[in-house]
Amino acid sequence: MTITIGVLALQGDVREHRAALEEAGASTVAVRRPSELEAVDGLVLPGGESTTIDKLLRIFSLRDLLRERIAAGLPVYGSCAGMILLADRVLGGTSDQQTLGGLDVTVRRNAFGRQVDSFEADLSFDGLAEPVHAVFIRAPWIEEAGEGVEVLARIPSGYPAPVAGKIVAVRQGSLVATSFHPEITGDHRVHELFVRVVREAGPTSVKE
Ligand SMILES: NC(=O)CC[C@H](N)C(=O)O
Repeated sequence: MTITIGVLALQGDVREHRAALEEAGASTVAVRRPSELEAVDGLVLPGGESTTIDKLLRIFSLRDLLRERIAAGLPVYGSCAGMILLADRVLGGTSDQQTLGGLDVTVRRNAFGRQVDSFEADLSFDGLAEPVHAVFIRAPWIEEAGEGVEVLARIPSGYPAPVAGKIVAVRQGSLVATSFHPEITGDHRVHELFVRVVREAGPTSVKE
């Protein structure tokens, strides 16, 4: 079954995500136009600045269509700013910041604070045999997750409070989100997980 996964290409490290998805066996396409969004079976929302991506989604007339497609079951993987965009609730956002929503979580933007603003950690990740080396860049964490949300990874217990134990990777149906950036480490297991999610969902493109 041929599936095509789009990478939202308004801001962020689009090339790295496409490379990781292709290594994981998917065909990929950059998404900037509504017609491109209609033609994908899954979508990656890369990191960047969630406030900027929110504005660009409206300028590029992608926001309403993307919300509709998420509500209709489009598989989406959001990394960092992408996680913020998928969240139903945001703490620490700007007053006019909107999200796409779909993921029943409350995220806190720029949650780790100045001391550990950007850092790396080895995380055990549900379903993966070996830990994931996670790179966090002004990352959000998940402060609260609804009942239908599967927690895939947390900050290990060795970190000081309140960082220890914070949720940094989740799945809810066809939505996957991580606080960190697996696309830059050369470890494609998170992208492989998302490719499996897209394959399980089957072709969902609006157009033939
Ligand atoms: N690396 C990232 O994607 C950073 C996210 C950014 N701090 C935001 O709030 O949108």
